[in-house]
Amino acid sequence: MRDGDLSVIELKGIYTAYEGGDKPVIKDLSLSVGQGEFVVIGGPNGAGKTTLLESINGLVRITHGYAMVCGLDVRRSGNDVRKKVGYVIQNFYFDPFTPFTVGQVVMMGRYGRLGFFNRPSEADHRAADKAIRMAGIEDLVSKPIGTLSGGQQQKAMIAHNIAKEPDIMLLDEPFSNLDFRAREYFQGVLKDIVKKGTPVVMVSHAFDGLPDVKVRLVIMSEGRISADMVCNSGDVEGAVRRACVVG
Ligand SMILES: Nc1ncnc2c1ncn2[C@@H]1O[C@H](COP(=O)(O)OP(=O)(O)OP(=O)(O)O)[C@@H](O)[C@H]1O
Repeated sequence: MRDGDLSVIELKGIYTAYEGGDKPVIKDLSLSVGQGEFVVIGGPNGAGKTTLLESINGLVRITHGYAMVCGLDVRRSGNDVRKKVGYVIQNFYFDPFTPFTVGQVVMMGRYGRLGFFNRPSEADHRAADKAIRMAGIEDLVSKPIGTLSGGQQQKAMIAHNIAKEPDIMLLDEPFSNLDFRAREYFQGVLKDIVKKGTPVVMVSHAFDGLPDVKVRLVIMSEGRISADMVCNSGDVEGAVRRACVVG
């Protein structure tokens, strides 16, 4: 933990393994992230970037080490951690017959706070409506989620996670399906999230959609962190290239 900085993510010497996997994917990794940090995780394919997000979120087994997220021990309290963490995943697919509208999917972002069987309060409706406006999907609210395009579904999942009002936002290639205008628009949305103090940890190979904030760039290689630096958003692509060539 850095001086004067209350870490929201504190990983020390963690190893993680997938079920049935014979070797750890993440090896002896330590990382601490504080309020309001915007962290970009870069590195080659297969380096363990998605696995790191899943470790933070308690979705992959941490076999050794210390992992505290939002003040909770991830190894014991994965379900509670996931209620506090927003996670926009890399690959998702909604079947065309998925029986939920976009509005319902966004409201599901509130269920961690609300409980599955309670009716949404006015505050829940306000949070969902705000997320829908922030994601710019007002016109899609009553459409079945499975009938939308990939980019529209991605916007709906971003709204779902904004509605959650998470303590941390994890993003795995969140803009991969978005068009040029939508990427520009979401730069502003991300900046707002960071300015509010919510730490963002984003895995990406494309750096044209980064908000204009200080970026902490973490490079992964073979399950370990090989570089950790602070740079301007416009310098991230060059820094990743250099770090990956040197690494
Ligand atoms: N569900 C899984 N079961 C077993 N092994 C997995 C699983 N998911 C990923 N792996 C392995 O973990 C390693 C790291 O994968 P991961 O998806 O974390 O890499 P990444 O850095 O996000 O890659 P990319 O840039 O290609 O998305 C790879 O060797 C991969 O084969």
